[in-house]
Amino acid sequence: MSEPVLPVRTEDLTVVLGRSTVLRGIDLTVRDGETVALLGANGSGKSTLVRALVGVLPVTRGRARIYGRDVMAEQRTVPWGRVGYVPQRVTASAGVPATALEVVTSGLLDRRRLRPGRAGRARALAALEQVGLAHRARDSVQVFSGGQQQRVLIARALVREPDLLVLDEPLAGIDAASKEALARTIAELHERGTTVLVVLHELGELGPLVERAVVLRHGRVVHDGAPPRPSAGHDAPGHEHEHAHEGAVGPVHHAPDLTVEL
Ligand SMILES: Nc1ncnc2c1ncn2[C@@H]1O[C@H](COP(=O)(O)OP(=O)(O)OP(=O)(O)O)[C@@H](O)[C@H]1O
Repeated sequence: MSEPVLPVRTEDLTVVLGRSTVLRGIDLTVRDGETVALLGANGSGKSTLVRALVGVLPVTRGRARIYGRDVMAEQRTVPWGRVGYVPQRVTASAGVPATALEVVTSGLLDRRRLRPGRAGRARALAALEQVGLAHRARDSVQVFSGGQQQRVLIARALVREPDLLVLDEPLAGIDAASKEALARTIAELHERGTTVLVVLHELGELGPLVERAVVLRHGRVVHDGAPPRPSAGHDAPGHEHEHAHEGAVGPVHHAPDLTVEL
């Protein structure tokens, strides 16, 4: 029987940058329709992992495959027709005067066609609707907040209707309204069956949507399974203040608390 073609599969993925080994033998599988968070402290290798996956960084050893295609540096083999990627810390405007609709429509440009046409505009508007910004389509992105710019870039990644969406720290430094809008977008994508791999510092607003968390430390996977319990949950109403060291017996009802280990 042939192996299923998975959205993401890495085997022994090792990335050396300069003199440091940043990723050390990562085995990661993301299945169709999953929403997976990649967690870990600063410098643990999260961005390096997704950048290697989308062919921005070279793989030193091992393999990285997206939908069965071996990914190589310079993005040559990434199946971009099926993948949407939003990198970390970029703004939609970059000093260029463009409307939200123009930025999103640019996601449809490819080498063969210079103008996306009327159907492209409709798709761009639909993508802006998905991130809750259709009403701002004709506004210049230069006047948008950081969170709104992030949502425009996510719409730009969504306009091709990707099967796999890879987001690197989409919540970092954005306003509360944009965080909530982003959580709604991801919930809708999940319902449609889109696979989502999202790099996060902490689960935050996306906590309820994440089915699986992969935690990196010093370039290795140290947890792959149920999302770590947010430490704030400790104070939440209904939290059972029972701990093994207090003599409580019976099964542990929550995922292991990994927050201190990130
Ligand atoms: N081009 C490079 N050359 C050398 N080292 C690098 C390079 N890029 C990243 N690193 C190092 O690799 C390690 C992992 O970086 P990476 O950005 O993947 O971490 P991260 O988990 O995404 O952290 P953050 O949450 O801060 O973005 C860091 O120690 C970083 O300094």
